[in-house]
Amino acid sequence: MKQNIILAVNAGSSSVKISVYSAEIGKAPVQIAEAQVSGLTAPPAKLKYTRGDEAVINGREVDEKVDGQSDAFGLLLETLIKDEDLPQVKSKEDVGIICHRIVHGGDYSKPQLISNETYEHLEALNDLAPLHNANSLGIVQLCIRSLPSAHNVACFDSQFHSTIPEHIRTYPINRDIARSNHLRKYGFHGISYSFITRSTSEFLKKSKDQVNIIALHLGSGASACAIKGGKSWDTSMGLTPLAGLPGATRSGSVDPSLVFHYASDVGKLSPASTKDLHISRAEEILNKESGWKSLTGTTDFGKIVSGANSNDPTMKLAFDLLVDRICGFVGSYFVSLRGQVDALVFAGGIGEKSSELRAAVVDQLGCLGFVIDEGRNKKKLEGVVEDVGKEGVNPRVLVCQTDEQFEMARDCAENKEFW
Ligand SMILES: Nc1ncnc2c1ncn2[C@@H]1O[C@H](COP(=O)(O)OP(=O)(O)O)[C@@H](O)[C@H]1O
Ligand SMILES: CC(=O)OP(=O)(O)O
Ligand SMILES: [Mg+2]
Repeated sequence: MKQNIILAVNAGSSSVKISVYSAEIGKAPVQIAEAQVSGLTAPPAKLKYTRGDEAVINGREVDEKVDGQSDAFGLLLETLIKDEDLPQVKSKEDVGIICHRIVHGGDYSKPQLISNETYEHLEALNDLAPLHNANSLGIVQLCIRSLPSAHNVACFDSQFHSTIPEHIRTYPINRDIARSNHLRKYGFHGISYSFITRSTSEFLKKSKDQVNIIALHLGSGASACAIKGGKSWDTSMGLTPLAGLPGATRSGSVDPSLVFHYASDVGKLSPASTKDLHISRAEEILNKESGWKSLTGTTDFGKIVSGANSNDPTMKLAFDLLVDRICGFVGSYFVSLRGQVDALVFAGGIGEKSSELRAAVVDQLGCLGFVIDEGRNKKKLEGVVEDVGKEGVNPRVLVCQTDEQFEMARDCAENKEFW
C-alpha cells in the first residue's frame, strides 16, 4: 500500500499551525508531530512543537524575526527538518502532500489540487478574506519553491457551507449584481465545523445525518454555525469573515451605515461625511483595527477574561459584549432549527480554553434548556469531545478540541487524485 507523509498547514489570523501525518490512501492519517506559532497579533509570538506525545518546545518566545504567516511557516518547517528525532521528515523531499487551509474558496465545494489555474482563481478571492487568503497563498508559493516534489492541495473553510439554503445565503440586494459579483453568504471555519460535526456525532452515538447542533468556533476570528442533519444550515460569517461575531481585530457585524459616520463629520450622512475616510480604509479599520484590540488594547482574550474576573470595567465590557453577541446567534439558530438541537458545542482557542466564557454563555441560554455542570466545565479537557452539561439535561453542552489540520489531512488521504 502506498504510504505518504502529509503536511497540513493552517494559517489563521493570529497563528500558523502545522501537523505531520503518516498516511495511506483511504485510511485515517496518523499524526507524528505538530508545531505552531501563535500570538502573531500579540507579540512576542510563541513557538510550540510536539513530537508524538513529547512536548519538545513548549511556548518558547520567538526571538527570530517573524513577520507574518509566511515567516512563521518557514520557522515551523525548519523546526521539523532540524529535529533529528523525526526520521520521517529528514529532508523536504520526504513530504508527499501539503494541504493548505484556504479560508475563502469561492464556489469550490471540495478540495482542489493547486495548479496554476486554481492558484489564479484563488488569488482573485484575496480581497474577500483580507486577513487570510493572501497569507495562505504566500505559504503555498513558498512550498512550491522550496518543496517542489510535493503535491499542494487547497482545502477551503467555505466548502462545508455550500449546503446553506438559498433563502439563507442570499442578501436582499439587486439579484443581477449579486450574481455577477458573486455577492452572497459563503461562511468560514468550515474545516473546523466539519471536524466538530463528525466528532460530536460519534460522541453522541448518532449517525451524522441525524445530528443537529449549534457550534461555536471562537478563536481570533469567531463564528457560530447551525448544523442540521450534519450539514451547514446557517453561519454567522458572510461574504467575508468580517460579518457576525467580533474577533481579535474584527468588529463583527455593525450597521453598514456606520462606515459613513466613522469619520470626523460624525452624524452627517452625506458624501462630506466620508471625505476623510476612503471606503477601502474603512474595510481595513473594521478588519484590522477593531474588535478586542480597539476595545481593550489586547487581542488576547485570556487577558480579557482575567481582567473581567477582577472587575476591570473595560475588560468586562468586552467579555459581556461577546457573551451578548454569541447568545444572539444561538437564540436565532435554536429557532431556525425549530428547537431540535442535540447540543451546543464550544471550540476554538477561546471556546476550548475559557470555562468562564462557556459558563456565562450557557447561563444566559438557560431559558432554552441548556445547563452547564460547574465541576465538569472547570476540568482539564482530555478527550476530543467533553461533556460539560448537567447530567440528565437536554440539549447537551459540549466542548470539542477541534483539529483543522487533521480534517484536511483526512480529506486528502481519502482522495486518490491527490496522491
Ligand atoms: N486561556 C484562555 N482564555 C481565553 N481565551 C484564550 C485563552 N488562551 C488563548 N485564548 C484566545 O484564543 C485565541 C487563539 O485561538 P485560535 O483558535 O488558536 O486562533 P486562530 O484564530 O489564530 O486560529 C487567542 O487569540 C486568545 O484570544
Ligand atoms: C475564518 C477565520 O476567521 O479564521 P481564524 O479564526 O483562524 O482567523
Ligand atoms: Mg483558527
